[in-house]
Amino acid sequence: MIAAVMTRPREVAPVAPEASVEVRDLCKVYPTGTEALRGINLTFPKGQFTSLLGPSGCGKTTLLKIIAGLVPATSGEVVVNGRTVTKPGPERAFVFQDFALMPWATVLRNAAFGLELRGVARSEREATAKHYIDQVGLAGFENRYPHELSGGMRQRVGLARALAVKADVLLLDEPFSAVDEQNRRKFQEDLLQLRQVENKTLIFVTHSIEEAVYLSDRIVLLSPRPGRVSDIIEPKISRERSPEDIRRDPEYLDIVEDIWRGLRNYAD
Ligand SMILES: Nc1ncnc2c1ncn2[C@@H]1O[C@H](COP(=O)(O)OP(=O)(O)OP(=O)(O)O)[C@@H](O)[C@H]1O
Repeated sequence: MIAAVMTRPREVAPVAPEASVEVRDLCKVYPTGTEALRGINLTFPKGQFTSLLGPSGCGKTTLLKIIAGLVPATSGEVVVNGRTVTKPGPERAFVFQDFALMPWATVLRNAAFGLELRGVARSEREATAKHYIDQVGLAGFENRYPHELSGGMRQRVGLARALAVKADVLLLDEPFSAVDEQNRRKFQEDLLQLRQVENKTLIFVTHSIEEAVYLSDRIVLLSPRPGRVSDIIEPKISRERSPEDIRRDPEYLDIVEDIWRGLRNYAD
């Protein structure tokens, strides 16, 4: 059974006890004068998978980078586990579109890199990295280099690196954009499984409506630039069926169609 719940964006985001990330009255104007985001109020509950969806250039990546502490907000604030974000922190890990792997380093070193930056001793960081390399299905590839891997495998190294730092919040910027459809689907299943096992808060930027509906507890729809929250959709998907059955479910397809119609208005 799938049921979409459409809720209006809240004017002011209250501090919910289970909230992992709070975005309050966030605005971003780049020094070039481009107004990317205006008045964003959002709550990302702990352990939930939220997708950010919206027309090209509406500020999705900007919002993700502000939450990561990689880009400063012009006004407003981001609060993670009760603390205001001013810079990157250990409770947040960012998975870049191109996975940001070091070409001269092995899979093991790449996966352990976040821990290396934090000064974790070599044996400990390699043991942790190895655990997550296994978890993302790359056991046996520890000593390979990125150029010896497929796009899908490189993506897994990027994810293993993010998991190895044991951040509560994973920020994923279109992690599927550089891989083929087959790998994309496999990785989607892995992400859903990881979410169950690791209970992470995931914030996910995508261009794919189908992907957002398939993966998310909540979908935040942003308006065209300057990005504002235009809707929050909760596709309640029961996962006790095969991925194929879910994707064929008329209710799933209706949610996809509704979102598509909403976004198409913006394109027109
Ligand atoms: N460093 C920057 N300096 C100036 N303008 C920027 C910068 N980064 C992004 N922008 C602009 O801010 C707006 C929002 O960009 P952003 O990349 O956040 O959007 P997006 O929704 O992720 O886009 P897309 O869906 O195309 O990836 C765009 O107009 C973009 O050109």
